[in-house]
Amino acid sequence: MKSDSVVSIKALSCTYPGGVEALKDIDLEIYRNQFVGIIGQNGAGKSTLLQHMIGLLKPKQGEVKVLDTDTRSMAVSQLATKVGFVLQNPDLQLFAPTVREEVAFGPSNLGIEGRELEERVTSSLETVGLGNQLESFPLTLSKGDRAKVVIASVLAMNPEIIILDEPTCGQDHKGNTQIMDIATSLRNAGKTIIVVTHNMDLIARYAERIIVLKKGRIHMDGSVREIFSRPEELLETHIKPPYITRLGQRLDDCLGREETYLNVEELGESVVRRACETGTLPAGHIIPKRE
Ligand SMILES: Nc1ncnc2c1ncn2[C@@H]1O[C@H](COP(=O)(O)OP(=O)(O)OP(=O)(O)O)[C@@H](O)[C@H]1O
Repeated sequence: MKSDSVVSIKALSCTYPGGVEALKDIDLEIYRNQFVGIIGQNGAGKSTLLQHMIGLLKPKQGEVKVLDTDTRSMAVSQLATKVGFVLQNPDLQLFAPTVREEVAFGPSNLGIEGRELEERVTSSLETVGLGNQLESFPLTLSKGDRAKVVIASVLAMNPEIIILDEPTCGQDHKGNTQIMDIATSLRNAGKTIIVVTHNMDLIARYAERIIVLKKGRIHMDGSVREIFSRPEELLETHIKPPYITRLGQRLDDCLGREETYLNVEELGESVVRRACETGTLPAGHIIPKRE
């Protein structure tokens, strides 16, 4: 295991009772401080893979190591101090009468109490922007804020790796952006982030690496730009790159260059650059940065 690998998976296969082969011979390293997106169509094996990372499933064939330790030698509660998991539906993780108790539950179970417990609760809630909601009843908060409470509960365990399963499912645009911005700030603070999603626009904007699963195998693995620059291969899993990337690919001839654009700003810059080259705009024209 390389020293900066935080999740190391070797020859992992998983067959469910009944015979469904959900994972087949997976070899995968996830490195410290990466922001990784895992994508794939329904049934590709994403949840099964995540469940192996958090120890809910233990390998019967192959090996999963988290921070150098074999998951078979750790209880799920021990692993939760290393890998935090945020479910797609935050309501399935909320049960306490106040936000404070919700966030305190995990660390108190580890025996943390007193000032340290209070500090963990307040700093986790401040990180997600809910420092003023300590006494609220979690289920009365908006869906976006309920997801943030769950993220704070995970943060209070101080895990090095944070896994978000479809974090933007059912969220509006503002909720999506806030959750992904929180994930980015956690990554900037040194955490490793793993996100499973069907939302290609968000993955293009926030992740640095994409792992594509197809029928239980790793179909593609590379930087976001590299994966979205191979649309035919991606389409074999019935996934299309984000609309803006596809638009850019169709405009190659007009723009005089073959590039993979991940967001509107990149495509806009290329359009302006081309307009300057062809004299439509004065040389050196600058497009304003998005606020
Ligand atoms: N508990 C189970 N028992 C039997 N088969 C299962 C079980 N859980 C998942 N499967 C099957 O294993 C395969 C992989 O499922 P998995 O949930 O890991 O895929 P996924 O990529 O997460 O799908 P989705 O995007 O729909 O959540 C599917 O064929 C699924 O039906």
